[in-house]
Amino acid sequence: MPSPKAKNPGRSGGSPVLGSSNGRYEFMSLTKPLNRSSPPHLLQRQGSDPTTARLRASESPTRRRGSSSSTGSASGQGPSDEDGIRLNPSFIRVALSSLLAIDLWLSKQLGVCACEDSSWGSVRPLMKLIEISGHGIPWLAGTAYCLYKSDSAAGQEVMLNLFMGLMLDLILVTIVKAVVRRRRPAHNRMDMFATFSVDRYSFPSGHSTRAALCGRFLLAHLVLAAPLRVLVMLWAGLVGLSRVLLGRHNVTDVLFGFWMGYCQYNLVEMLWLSPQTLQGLLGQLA
Ligand SMILES: CC(C)=CCC/C(C)=C/CC/C(C)=C/COP(=O)(O)O
Repeated sequence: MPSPKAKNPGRSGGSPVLGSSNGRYEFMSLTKPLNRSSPPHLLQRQGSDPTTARLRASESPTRRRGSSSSTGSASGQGPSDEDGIRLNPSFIRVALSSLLAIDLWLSKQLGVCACEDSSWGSVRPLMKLIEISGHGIPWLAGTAYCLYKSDSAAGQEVMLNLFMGLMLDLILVTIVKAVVRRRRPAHNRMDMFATFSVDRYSFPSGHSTRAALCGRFLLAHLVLAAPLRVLVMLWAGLVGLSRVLLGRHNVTDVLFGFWMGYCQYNLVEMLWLSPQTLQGLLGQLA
C-alpha cells in the first residue's frame, strides 16, 4: 500500500512536522524555535500543508496579529521566546494534524465504492442498500408505524422512547455538523436521498450515530436471541463501514459517530419517558 507521505504530499499525505528535501522527509524540532537559517523548504512546507494552514487560520486574531508584528527574529534580533512558541506547533497540534492527515489518506484508500468505476464499484449497490437501512426516514417511519400498531402499553412505551431517541439524534447531529462544518471527502458523490442542507457536512456520520443508538436500543429492549443480537451488532458495524467505502465519510467521522450514538443511548435512558411521565405531560397539556 502506498505511503501517504510519498504518494500525495500536497493534499493529505505527510505530517506538518515533516519537511521534504530531494524526496526525503526530515523531522523538524517541535521544542526548539525554527532557526532563520533553516532551509527554506522546511518553512515553505509548513505553510503549504492544507491541514496546518486550516489550523493556523483558526488561530485567534490576536495571535495572528502577534505573528505578523513580532519581528524580533525577522529583523535580525534573533528569535525571542514568543517566536519559539509561534513557530513551533505544540505537540497536541502536531498530533492532531498528523491524525487528520492519516484519516484523510486512509479514508481515500478505503473509498473503494465511491463510484461505479472504483475498484469495488460493483459492490456499490449493496453498500447503498446498507445506507438506506440506516437512513433516518425508514427508522422514523418504521418506529411510528410500530407505535401506532402496538396494542400493549409496554410496546408503546418502548416505541415512543425509540422515536424520541431518533429525533434527539437528528437534532444533535445537525447541531454538531453545523458547528464543525467538515466537508465530505472529495471523492464522495452526493447522491444520497432525502438529505438536509447540513448533510453536506460529514462530521459526525449521522448513519453511524443512528446505527450505534438503535443497535444499543434494540439490544437492550427488543432483541433477546443470541443470533439476532450478533446480527444487530453486525448491521451497526456494516452501516459505519459502508459510509467510508462509499466515500461519504472519513474514518474519524464514523468513529466519532459511533461514540456519539453510544452516548446518546445513555441520554435516552436518562430521559426515559415512562407511561406515568407521559400521562403527567399529557395532563399538563390538557
Ligand atoms: C421527521 C424528519 C425531520 C425526518 C428527516 C429524516 C432525514 C431526512 C434524515 C437525514 C438522514 C441523512 C441523509 C443523514 C446523513 O447521514 P450521514 O451518515 O451521511 O451523515
